Amino acid sequence: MEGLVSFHAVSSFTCRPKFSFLKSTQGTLVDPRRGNSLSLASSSLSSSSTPAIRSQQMETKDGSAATAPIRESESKSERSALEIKEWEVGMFQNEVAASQGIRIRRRPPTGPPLHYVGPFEFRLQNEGNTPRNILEEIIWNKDTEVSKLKEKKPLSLLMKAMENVPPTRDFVGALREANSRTGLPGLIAEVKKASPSRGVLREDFDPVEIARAYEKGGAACLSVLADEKYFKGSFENIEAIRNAGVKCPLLCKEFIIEAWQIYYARVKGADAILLIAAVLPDLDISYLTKICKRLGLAALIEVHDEREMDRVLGIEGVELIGINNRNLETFEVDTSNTKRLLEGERGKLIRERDIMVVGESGLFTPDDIAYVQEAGVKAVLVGESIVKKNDPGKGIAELFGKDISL
Ligand SMILES: O=C(O)c1ccccc1NCC(=O)[C@H](O)[C@H](O)COP(=O)(O)O
Repeated sequence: MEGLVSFHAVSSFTCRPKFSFLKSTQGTLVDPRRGNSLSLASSSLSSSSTPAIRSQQMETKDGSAATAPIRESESKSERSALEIKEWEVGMFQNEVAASQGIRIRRRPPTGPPLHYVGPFEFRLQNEGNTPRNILEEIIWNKDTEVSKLKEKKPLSLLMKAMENVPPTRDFVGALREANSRTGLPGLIAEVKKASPSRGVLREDFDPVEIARAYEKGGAACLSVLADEKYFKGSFENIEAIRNAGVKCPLLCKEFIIEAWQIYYARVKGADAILLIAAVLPDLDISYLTKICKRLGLAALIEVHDEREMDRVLGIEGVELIGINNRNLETFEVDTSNTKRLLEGERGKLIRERDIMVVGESGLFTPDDIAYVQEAGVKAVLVGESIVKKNDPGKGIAELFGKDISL
């Protein structure tokens, strides 16, 4: 079977790639126009510290795993030729993403190809290897981080570990239940120590204590930051909250770029994951959503503007959409974003399909909650305004203007 390499490298060039090729599972290159039925969960050149025979975990469209050995004896020139090919594949995939209005570029964990002059090797510092905004920087960092993590915990290990994890809890069901019980949007309360836009929000950060306070205060679900570098979160926080017996279903708040991360989130105890439309092409959203369904996880698909909303409404199987009031490239927050995206035909379609919409970011007061509820959301995702409170549970009552725990 033939397949797409699943990472999306980025281009520093503006021209079309000379080779519009994709790698097959055998490592040969195939013409993408012939259609593909398989996606690889890892790139073939992922780390500088490779073991003698590197076992590559690849994942088929049906979620099963395959393994292909990579020779360590690749010479430097073979290696750089492959890196260049990988770069070119990435350029092609970035063009596909750009055609869908995606501004966030991707690049392989190996970075742009090296240039050689005599005995010297160097990378050119240019527009193509400098992130244009914080979201792009996070994604580039994530590509490197995931490729290293995958080597430590290959998919086959995660699949084995999944045999012993408890079943997932119904994330969307919990939001619907809270909404009909209180008449207010169901709350996804965020366990977040820091963020790029706001810095450290809480020095005395105990994720389990905060999670318990949120649950006691009436949260329907929790969102737990997993990213370490930019949000001071971790997958271990998800695990600790789950193991502490917190009943609220858990959203793994991570920058998901490939299927391996979804398996990892499931093993760590998540019940839902986030997919950001500003980062993922339609085909990836569709594929990753299917993986979630297979694993019993909910997928919260986040949009920020009309174009992303229209793309997501065109994807089959979408049940949960988050409208982020925060522009993740500029950090600007505007709650009227939620209202704008739910007006007219879009709102009508969403109601007809019974898609649950979550209003995200910048919600601080009962008036803010009333405003997004009026716009049509049935759930809200709130971080800063409650996590900063001495008692985050009481913070929930202040946010809603009443005790919603009863
Ligand atoms: O918040 C950031 O600085 C940020 C930067 C880059 C990517 C994502 C980012 N935030 C994620 C979120 O949007 C929020 O954590 C979430 O919606 C809660 O927002 P808030 O209630 O305003 O804390």
